[in-house]
Amino acid sequence: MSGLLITGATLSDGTRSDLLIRGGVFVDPSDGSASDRRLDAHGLLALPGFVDPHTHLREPGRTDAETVATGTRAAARGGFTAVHAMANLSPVTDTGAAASDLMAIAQRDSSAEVVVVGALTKALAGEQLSDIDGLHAAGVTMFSDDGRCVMNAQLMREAFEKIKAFDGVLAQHCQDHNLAGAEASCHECAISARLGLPGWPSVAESSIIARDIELAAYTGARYHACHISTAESVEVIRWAKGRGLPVTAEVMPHHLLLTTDLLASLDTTFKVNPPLRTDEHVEAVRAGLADGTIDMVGTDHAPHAASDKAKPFVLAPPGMLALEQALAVVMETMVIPGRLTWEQVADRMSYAPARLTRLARQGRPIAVGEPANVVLVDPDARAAVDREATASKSRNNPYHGRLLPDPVVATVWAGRVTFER
Ligand SMILES: NC(=O)N[C@@H](CC(=O)O)C(=O)O
Ligand SMILES: [Zn+2]
Ligand SMILES: [Zn+2]
Repeated sequence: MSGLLITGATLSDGTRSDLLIRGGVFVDPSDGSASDRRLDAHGLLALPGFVDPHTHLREPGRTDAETVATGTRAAARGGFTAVHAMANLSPVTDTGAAASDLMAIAQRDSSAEVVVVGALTKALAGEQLSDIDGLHAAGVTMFSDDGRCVMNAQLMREAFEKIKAFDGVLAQHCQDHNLAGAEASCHECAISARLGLPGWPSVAESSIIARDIELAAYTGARYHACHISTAESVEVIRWAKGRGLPVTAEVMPHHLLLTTDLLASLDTTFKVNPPLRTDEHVEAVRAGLADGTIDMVGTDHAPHAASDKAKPFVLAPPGMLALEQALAVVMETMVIPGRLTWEQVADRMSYAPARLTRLARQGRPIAVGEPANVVLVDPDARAAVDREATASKSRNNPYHGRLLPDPVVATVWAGRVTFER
């Protein structure tokens, strides 16, 4: 059987190694033969394939904005070998049948493993629990109404109790809908006041996380705080971890780099939920990611059609592309300033998110016998981001024109090259 021989790669611990892949796993590199395909990785780092805990693929429902095929190709271009597909699709992934349909699409047409996330409530309406048992029977272990917060604490309690029985995890879009109204468009601060945009106050996020932590403590079930973006949220998560609770959190690249002042142009590309915040919040989430209070990086890759983003600011849908520049932003904000080592990048972008849903074939070290998921990284390349150079169907890229690292050279998922520059 011919395989793939990656020569001269440097691993995250700094050691140099050839990697031989056969049948989707790493095998002893000294067994290479002339028929193996060769990939020269001298000067490149080899990291375990990234796992995105939070992706919006838009299929079924809005295949004009993204599909499983295009979204996972964007994932591969970003070094990801698995994505968790959020349930805010049309139809919503709130039944076992809907989950199975999405899994079948991914089986046909995917450049990365697609882990299906089930809705927590029917139609994301926040009123009745979804068919959690049916979803679980279809293989779903993570539940979220992402896009909307589950405001009803009693429903949350029932959901926690149900998912605890099978070691599931409940992922919350943490945002009090009463504190942050339907038209919220900007972090509540001097800039939102000046622009006349309805605000998303930071307390709308941290207060929900605090409530949910109490419910997780009371029920003993696993809780994951999606896209945390404020200093107060980091403090609340730190407090939960100090209590030894089964609580995890993620931060998105845009909350590590971008700030509210970008909204002065009223360019809807920069409208996202939760919103871009101010410098002190950015510093707090960077510090939280560095010290492990925030367990992982997610992307919240949220493609939107140009016609939707062309609406007036308050009416335009929130969300930005994120998969392809995720590592670039983590490097710019965390690795280059010396706040994360490459080993910690492997943890925050691969091991930790794979543990969230107990993935067997992701988030594993690069070693003989392990599944061959690997991303080859050039730590020195830089380039201006071009929103047209994308696998996504959408163009709402907030980094367009910005000079950033350009690290991903190749991605291998289960032994198959899914991206090569
Ligand atoms: N993040 C966003 O601004 N938008 C997401 C929904 C979400 O993650 O809450 C989307 O689906 O477009
Ligand atoms: Zn969300
Ligand atoms: Zn989301």
